[in-house]
Amino acid sequence: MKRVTILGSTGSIGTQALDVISSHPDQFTVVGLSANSSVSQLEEQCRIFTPQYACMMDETAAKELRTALADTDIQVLAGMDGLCTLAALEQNDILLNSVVGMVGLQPTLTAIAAGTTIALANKETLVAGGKLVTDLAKKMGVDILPVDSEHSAIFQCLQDKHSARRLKKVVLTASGGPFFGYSRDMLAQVTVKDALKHPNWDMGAKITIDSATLMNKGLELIEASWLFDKTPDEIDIVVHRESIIHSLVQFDDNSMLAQLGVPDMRIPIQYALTYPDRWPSPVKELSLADCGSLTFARPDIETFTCLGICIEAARRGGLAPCTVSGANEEAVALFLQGKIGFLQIGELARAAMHTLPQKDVYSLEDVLAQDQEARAFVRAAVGA
Ligand SMILES: NC(=O)C1=CN([C@@H]2O[C@H](COP(=O)(O)OP(=O)(O)OC[C@H]3O[C@@H](n4cnc5c(N)ncnc54)[C@H](OP(=O)(O)O)[C@@H]3O)[C@@H](O)[C@H]2O)C=CC1
Ligand SMILES: CC(=O)[C@@H](O)[C@H](O)COP(=O)(O)O
Ligand SMILES: [Mn+2]
Repeated sequence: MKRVTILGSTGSIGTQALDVISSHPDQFTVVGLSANSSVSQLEEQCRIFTPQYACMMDETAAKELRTALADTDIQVLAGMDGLCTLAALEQNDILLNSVVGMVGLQPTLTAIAAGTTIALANKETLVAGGKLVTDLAKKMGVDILPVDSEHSAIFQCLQDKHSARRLKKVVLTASGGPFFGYSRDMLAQVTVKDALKHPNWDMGAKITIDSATLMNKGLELIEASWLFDKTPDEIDIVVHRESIIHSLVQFDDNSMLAQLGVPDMRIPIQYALTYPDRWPSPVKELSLADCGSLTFARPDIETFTCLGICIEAARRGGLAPCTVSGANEEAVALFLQGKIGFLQIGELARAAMHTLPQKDVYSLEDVLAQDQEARAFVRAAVGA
């Protein structure tokens, strides 16, 4: 029986993880669940999965959940302290971190410090604080199991340890998002509703906007650089509209391996939860004959500037990726509120990286402070 805590259980990844767990009721038990403010959804999950602990990030929501679950033994915690308590529980065999945004960093570090294996969906954690996370994981001998589909694909391609020593490059596939082929003039006109229509994946709002700007692929390049110890020049991006090949690796002899499957996050989620084993899956089989053809193209980095911004941030290192990620989080929130246009997201992220002072070597406090600076920079730039 594997004991799992899920941070962000009410989101896209969290609910799919609970679906995976429901498919294997005899093999998993849920220790803790968390959400930001979705009280009734978390209450429902608690009644089905009966964890020992629940946590609401929002304090008022935590009070409401405590009242709602008063007839149960479930202990309801609140805020960042509550998230970190869940992350540090000694009952956890594995922590799935599927909260969205920089808020995931402290729970990730807390779980690693407690020696707990992490299934990591929260990519902002590695973008903002990659060195802190990977250094601590090495020191503690803790596995970080990637959940992001591209990184899970690469991880799956590296299971032959002899070949893994000869990894030359990783190749991230990108769907190209809903605006593939658009010009800058066309991008200037797109609406929030247009940007929320991902061609292949059903995901939370923030990552869906990131996919539309190609910021997601840039964040994934930085995430991959930490997970697989590669420089930005050793990471290629190829547009693959069908999202069937989830990513590839290239070895020293130029042989390449790829991982394929239907675009359904329950495959990488389950692989992280069952690693190194592979269990039967509720996900349907991939039929290559039904796919017909698979296509590949170079990303248009001139039009989709966010990808280039992340490559520059990765090359600069230090706090530059944290600055870009924090500025992007704030800009995406403003875009979703209708306060800025689509193209301003990249402009603000670039301006934050070029304007704010950076540090090459950083502590957790530096990362948290830089993230706040980047957000404040964006708000001030647009008068929000
Ligand atoms: N969705 C996907 O297919 C993929 C997602 N990822 C990554 O996984 C992470 C989660 O994405 P996704 O599931 O789409 O996101 P969602 O927005 O669907 O879900 C986010 C979850 O985090 C909770 N949450 C939101 N804000 C906070 C906060 N401030 N503090 C604590 N908890 C919070 C939400 O609670 P509430 O419901 O109360 O708001 C919800 O449970 C992201 O980092 C994303 O980039 C990576 C690959 C694929
Ligand atoms: C499912 C997943 O991992 C997402 O990060 C997905 O990759 C988004 O697709 P694109 O960023 O390639 O559009
Ligand atoms: Mn991805």
